[in-house]
Amino acid sequence: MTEAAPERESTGDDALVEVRNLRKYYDDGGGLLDRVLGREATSVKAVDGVSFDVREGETLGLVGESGCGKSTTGETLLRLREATDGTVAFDGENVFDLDDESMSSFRRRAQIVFQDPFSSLDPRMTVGAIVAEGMRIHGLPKSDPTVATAAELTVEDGVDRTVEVSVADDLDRVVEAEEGVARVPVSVRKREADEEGGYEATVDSHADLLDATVEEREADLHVEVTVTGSDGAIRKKRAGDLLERVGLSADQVDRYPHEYSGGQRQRVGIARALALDPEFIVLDEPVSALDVSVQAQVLNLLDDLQDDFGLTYLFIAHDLSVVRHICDRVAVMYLGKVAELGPTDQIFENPDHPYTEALLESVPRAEVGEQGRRVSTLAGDVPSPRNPPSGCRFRTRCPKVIPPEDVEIDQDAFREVMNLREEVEAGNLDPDEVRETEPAAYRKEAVPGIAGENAGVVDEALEAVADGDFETAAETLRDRFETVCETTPPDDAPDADGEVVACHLHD
Ligand SMILES: Nc1ncnc2c1ncn2[C@@H]1O[C@H](COP(=O)(O)OP(=O)(O)OP(=O)(O)O)[C@@H](O)[C@H]1O
Repeated sequence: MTEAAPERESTGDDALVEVRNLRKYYDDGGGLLDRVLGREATSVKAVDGVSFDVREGETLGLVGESGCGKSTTGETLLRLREATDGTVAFDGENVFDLDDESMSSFRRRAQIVFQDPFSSLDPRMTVGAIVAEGMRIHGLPKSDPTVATAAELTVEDGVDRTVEVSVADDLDRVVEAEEGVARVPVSVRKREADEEGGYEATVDSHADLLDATVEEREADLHVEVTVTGSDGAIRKKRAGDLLERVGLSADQVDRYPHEYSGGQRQRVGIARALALDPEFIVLDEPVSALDVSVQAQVLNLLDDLQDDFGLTYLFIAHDLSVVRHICDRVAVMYLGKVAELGPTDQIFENPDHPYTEALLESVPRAEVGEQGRRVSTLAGDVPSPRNPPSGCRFRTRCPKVIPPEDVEIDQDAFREVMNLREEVEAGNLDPDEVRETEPAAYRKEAVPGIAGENAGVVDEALEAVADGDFETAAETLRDRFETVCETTPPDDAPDADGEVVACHLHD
């Protein structure tokens, strides 16, 4: 196991979700190269010790390049994947240590909306069934619908009346009652054919859910109106209500996902997440698969729903421009770790971590005045999460990697030296090429910005490369150019304000 962030207390009483040192390693039998070389399999360190809170009622953004572990973090903290290490507390209770009953409650209270609205909805189920499925699994509604309502009134034979029906709390949405009372028209008719002079009653409103029974009591009639819809009918009605709430039509509960556009399907996915009245929703790239024109509508819907239902969101996105307008705070992830976490404005206007700066630089600017600006994209590829760099994970790409105190060197040149060191340590240079070019000439090409003693050390290392001795070359370079960024992991535990800047420049 790698470096562990020190345990810290919660960053405030208002934390709904507290993630501490969360790790998720995938032991998938190793990569292709491991197998070809017969090497021992190394696990993918998808999430490698992350700590943050999601505060009640806020939207916390989780951003970073593809593969940095955002989805794995979201899925592991919901216990959809088994964590390798760490804890997650939801409303004060450790999610990884819940008994069956508490787990069932957690499954209701914490939901997820997936990125791809095409693959996340079962094509064989109607949208009504998709939205209602969670209710069915959790045995909702809990109340017995046949005893949920009762109304008494005295009616005369053949008179149409409206009765007031009191409705149990959890059924009020079903019959659209106000303050638990629904007004339901009832028609009562004398059944002429009935030898016993019985009565029949029909209920006009919500006929699929309500029924009336009529019995004779002395000279009057006693009408009892009850909700008799099956649980399934009630769930279907609620599914219809939820579809309306997310901007679709309740009449469409019997349609199938393929009849909808991407944006509409994502609305179905959102309705499904809402069906169990959750408090917390992980939104995993909820608009990334949608047309730009539709993205804003879905983001606005999510915003409205948050206000209406008092929801807390963890909003996962690789696109920084999306999180800016919806998030209160943003956590920036890199290679399984949190690099920076802070209020959204601070992250966007005054980022402290070189990775955050680089990410922001690589966002295309919409503003006309900024369109001609040179966009400096992040140099190099993200290293493999099977074997992440020691110390600070971003050091292999960081434009601000810190030179040793006793070495005088220009920042850009130090970056070039570090790139050369990577190549030497990986054995990627061709000794023949270095020999033929001659080490000093090779150095001038690879690291043009150095001179004097620094140049002498690099030449010496390249001479060892020319002899095929990569080990000596690597050692020579390390002796002179070893940086704190590679020897010491930066502190990535949230501070008292819940903020993180995991960078030695910030120490
Ligand atoms: N089931 C799995 N088995 C092995 N490795 C996995 C598995 N799922 C994800 N990974 C790896 O874990 C790392 C993190 O993946 P994850 O999907 O969490 O990242 P992400 O930031 O959400 O990226 P994206 O935006 O592309 O989904 C990646 O290297 C990925 O290849």
